[in-house]
Amino acid sequence: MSTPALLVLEDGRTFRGEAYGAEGETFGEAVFNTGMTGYQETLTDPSYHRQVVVMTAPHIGNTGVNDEDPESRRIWVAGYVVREPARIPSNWRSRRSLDDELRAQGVVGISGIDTRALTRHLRERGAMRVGISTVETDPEALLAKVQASAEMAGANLSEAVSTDATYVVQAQGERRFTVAALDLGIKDMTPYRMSERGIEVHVLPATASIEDVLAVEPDGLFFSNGPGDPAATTGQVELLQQALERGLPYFGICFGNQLFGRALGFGTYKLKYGHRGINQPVMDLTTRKVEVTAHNHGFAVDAPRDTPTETPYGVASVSHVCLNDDVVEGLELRDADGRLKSFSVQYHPEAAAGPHDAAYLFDRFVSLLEETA
Ligand SMILES: NC(=O)CC[C@H](N)C(=O)O
Repeated sequence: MSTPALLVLEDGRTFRGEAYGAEGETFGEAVFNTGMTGYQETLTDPSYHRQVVVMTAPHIGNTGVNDEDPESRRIWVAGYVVREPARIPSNWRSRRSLDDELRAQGVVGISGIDTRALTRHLRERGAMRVGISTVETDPEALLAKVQASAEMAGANLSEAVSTDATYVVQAQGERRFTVAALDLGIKDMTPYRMSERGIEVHVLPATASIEDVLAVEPDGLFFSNGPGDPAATTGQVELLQQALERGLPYFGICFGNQLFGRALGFGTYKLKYGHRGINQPVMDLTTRKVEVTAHNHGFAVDAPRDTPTETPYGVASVSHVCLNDDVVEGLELRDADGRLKSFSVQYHPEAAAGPHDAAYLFDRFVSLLEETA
């Protein structure tokens, strides 16, 4: 016997379905992900902390849950919305069903939802707060709780997801460089991609100071992806400015791109419904090449696309844009002679999950470290 579950959006739109995963009640920002594959990587991406993820792919859980694909130590989504869960997971790596895994980790979900209607609603009205409950059966009562729940705008969430203590990911083969990586919600594949290229990665807590960074004697600094509103972050922006003042080469991904933007003096803003999926077209404005990329962001940097900006650290410009909607997808900083000093992207070159078109960005980081060594 399945347990009925209720989903109520902040504007009152209500959907009824069945419990999927844990029973109970949960709240968060409703966002949709269009990836046809990679649900394990999505669920364990710390950037989804406090978000309820709606999967547009209609059939979820087909390949079960394995022990190799998680991107962090736990599932981070605040809730999970699917149309039809796989009844029989089947894959040679599968260890258990997704339903069991969600239940084991206490993640409240809902199935049997018309996810196409829900996604169209979010696309038209924008991302908004949502509640899912198996205990509250009255939509009005759940709506009141949704309206009293926390907003994503203004949320500072880095410390909630960051590592407590520094750890090191060893370089594979000969160590060529050392990088200090600030964990704002880092995915495991990111230091792995660096380690593959001979980088020893020291992953530091979100609260690290410039002294902590310098103690690692790094050749470069990296800021990871992560949850929350970049405009609500001040400490890490100051840390980045102190590093840029010292001429430390910097590479940032996603939240790390937004904080780079802020460190350079640009603003950030909330997108209507964000980019979450694994087939977003992005153009590298330097090479004019288009890459198909993995995205997970609800905020973006507000920077002029065609004119470079003088900053105290060098000349900043937009390096990549999304071809769907012209959103800034990358930034770079050059010295007066046009040499690259630092750069960042709004999307996911670590490609977990997603296509590997953007893997060259890790090579670009290595070249930058070589040139500044
Ligand atoms: N994946 C990320 O780093 C997300 C960054 C930020 N929290 C956003 O939603 O835009």
